[in-house]
Amino acid sequence: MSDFLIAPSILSADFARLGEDVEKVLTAGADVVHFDVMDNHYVPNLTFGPMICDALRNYGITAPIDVHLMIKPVDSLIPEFAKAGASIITFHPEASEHIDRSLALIKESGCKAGLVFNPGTPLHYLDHVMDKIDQILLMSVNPGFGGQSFIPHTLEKLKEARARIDASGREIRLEVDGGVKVDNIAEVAAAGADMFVAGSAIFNQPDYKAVIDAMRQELAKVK
Ligand SMILES: O=C(CO)[C@H](O)[C@H](O)COP(=O)(O)O
Ligand SMILES: [Fe+2]
Repeated sequence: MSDFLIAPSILSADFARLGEDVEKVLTAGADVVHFDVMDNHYVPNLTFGPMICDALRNYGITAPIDVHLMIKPVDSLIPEFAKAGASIITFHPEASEHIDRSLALIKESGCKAGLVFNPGTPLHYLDHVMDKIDQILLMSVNPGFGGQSFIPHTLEKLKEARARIDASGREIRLEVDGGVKVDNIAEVAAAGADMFVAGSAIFNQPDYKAVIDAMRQELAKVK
């Protein structure tokens, strides 16, 4: 599982034409749809819920949908997102009262499961659940908004997370989210990431394919 995945964050997409815009970015070469769920409680912003995920599926989007839950509490929306067509569901461990239970709920709902770490959240939440996760998502900005700058300390944390994955012997994706762009994606990959969320870097440009191709060219230098 060494291939690199590019996951545009629809936080920066055109909400008035969401289906079309998501289709456009997938046609431009994206692998996964990153779906940022914010509740104006766990993070100071409000986005969208399971109905929009369902609407994308009904529109005909078949690519994996990577649901990043920035909500508290976590559990009640997990079955709703699974029913709405989520492929992967990740949550912030400090937002769940019972991490193991939330992970089990995601798996029972038929989705892949992962934990998300804010820049200041320690990786020790992984200690007893490495056998229950499919993905680790490291935030390289504080959560809540697109268009922020990549926090450089994330590179060290990515190396630590990659060492934990290698030691586990399991196939676990290492995703990075926040401030990823053509200029830094190679450095981020070299630190151990294999899945890259990019919102503003892609959706704020007129030619999505040009950005995604440029990202893949940078990634090819790392392999
Ligand atoms: O989870 C998020 C914010 O909380 C977004 O996925 C992230 O910020 C992506 O946007 P950008 O690439 O513009 O930084
Ligand atoms: Fe995100």
